[in-house]
Amino acid sequence: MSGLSSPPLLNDELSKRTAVFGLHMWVVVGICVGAAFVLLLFLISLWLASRHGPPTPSPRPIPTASIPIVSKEIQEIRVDPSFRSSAARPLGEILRKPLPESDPPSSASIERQALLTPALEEESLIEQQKIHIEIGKGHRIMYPERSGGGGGVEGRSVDHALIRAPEVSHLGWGHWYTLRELEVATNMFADENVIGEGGYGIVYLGLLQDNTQVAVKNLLNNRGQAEREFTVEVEAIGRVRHKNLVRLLGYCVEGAHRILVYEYVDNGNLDQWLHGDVGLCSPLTWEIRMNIILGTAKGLMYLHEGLEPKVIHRDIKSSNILLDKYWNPKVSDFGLAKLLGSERNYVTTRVMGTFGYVAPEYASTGMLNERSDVYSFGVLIMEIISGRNPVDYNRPTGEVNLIEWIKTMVSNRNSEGVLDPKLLEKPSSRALKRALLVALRCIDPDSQKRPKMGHVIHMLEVNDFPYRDERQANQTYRSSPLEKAKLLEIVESGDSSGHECNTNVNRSSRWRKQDD
Ligand SMILES: Nc1ncnc2c1ncn2[C@@H]1O[C@H](COP(=O)(O)OP(=O)(O)OP(=O)(O)O)[C@@H](O)[C@H]1O
Repeated sequence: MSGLSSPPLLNDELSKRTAVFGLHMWVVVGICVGAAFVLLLFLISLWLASRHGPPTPSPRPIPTASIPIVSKEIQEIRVDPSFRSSAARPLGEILRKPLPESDPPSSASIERQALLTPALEEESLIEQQKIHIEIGKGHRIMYPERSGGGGGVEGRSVDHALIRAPEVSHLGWGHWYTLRELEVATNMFADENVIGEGGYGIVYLGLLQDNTQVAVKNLLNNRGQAEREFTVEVEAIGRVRHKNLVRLLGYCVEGAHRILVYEYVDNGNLDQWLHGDVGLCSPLTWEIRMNIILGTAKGLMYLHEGLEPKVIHRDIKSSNILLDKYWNPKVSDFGLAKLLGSERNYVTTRVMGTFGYVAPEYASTGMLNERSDVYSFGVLIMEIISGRNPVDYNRPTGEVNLIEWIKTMVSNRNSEGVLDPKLLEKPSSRALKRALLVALRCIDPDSQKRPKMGHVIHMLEVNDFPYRDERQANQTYRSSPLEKAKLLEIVESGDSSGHECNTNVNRSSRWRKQDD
């Protein structure tokens, strides 16, 4: 036993009294060990708490909105015209949109991939000219219901101390956001923050540190996209400023992440308001609709005629027209096709567009210029006037194709019959015919005969003065034979005055290259 007991010297030391309240040494040592143990326990509990995240930040408000939800099916149609691969063509001649092939696949992309699987099995098919036509989108628009203090998103683990202030990018434009900043802004890209999903990626509502709301688009097609190239392209697009174009505020390039940050436009998109459940009566009056058409035209004119090199949107459609709370239109997604088309490693000859909006020459040859945008814009006008989708298989045979139906209605002298039944107040016959005329001119099968956007604006703005002096109005607007024929078609269909398409307004004085 004595072998196990403490040596006498140590015993002596421990039983000595110390200067601390005359306590024995062993008592003091005991207290120290106990205190160290308690401290250790405290540190462990702190560490555990930090692993579960700092106190939950207050929930981020997501605006509740009665924006109608539109849900459509995705359908992919491939055609195979004997056309040479666009890979050999210069960038910009064809603006390509690669397949969403990289991670993470969205529901839309999974669906699309499934439809494409047989094609992907054959490598040679990649050399074929394909047309990817989508019938609408399986939009996932989630506006959470208001709950208690405003509803919103559950807080996630965020650490504001770690966030750097946004860097001004090296080319002097916009912000170069860090991934961390955007994670914080979107609550770690939470499902609750998703405001939409398109062919390019998922869009999240974000709240920046300075309380600015932004739309954060997490791009799907990141594969092979060189950082420098991406940056240069984004910066080029980011310089574009116009009140009718959604502003790109900045971007994030980190690892495989390619993220775009846009101004947030708070009133949904035109597709939702035209085709969503708005009840029997649409809030979009005729005046609002005309303002949307005019604003969209101005945004497009700026892209086509106010920039060098010009930008072709390539996917004008109602879901790409965002609306603010005053119903001002803002065209979104411009330049994205070019941006993503710059991915040279990815050989694709895929011509993208949305079914019903694609100009015939673009669909058949893949050749793209601004006149294809004009065609899509013409279809958009028809959609806005009628409240109908460009292609709607739920309608009777003669009405499936919006363009054909409108042409038939006009030639049957029933222009009024094309009006959206949800319009409470009908426009004047003159105003309706003017809008229809512009639309019909824009969808001319001969792309060369389509008006430029500047001319479209001119024709639309004449509408502002429908009751101008009769003498002035009688001075016939000079038109091509085709235009005259169309004009006749429309004018003959009811209004006896026949002045709808006359104007002597000095075009050049009414043209504005850009608004902002
Ligand atoms: N800047 C923004 N502000 C508010 N909402 C936006 C913004 N950008 C996009 N959205 C919403 O997110 C949805 C998806 O946008 P996105 O541009 O990715 O897809 P899309 O235009 O519907 O389809 P695609 O890009 O394939 O043509 C849009 O319909 C729109 O409602």
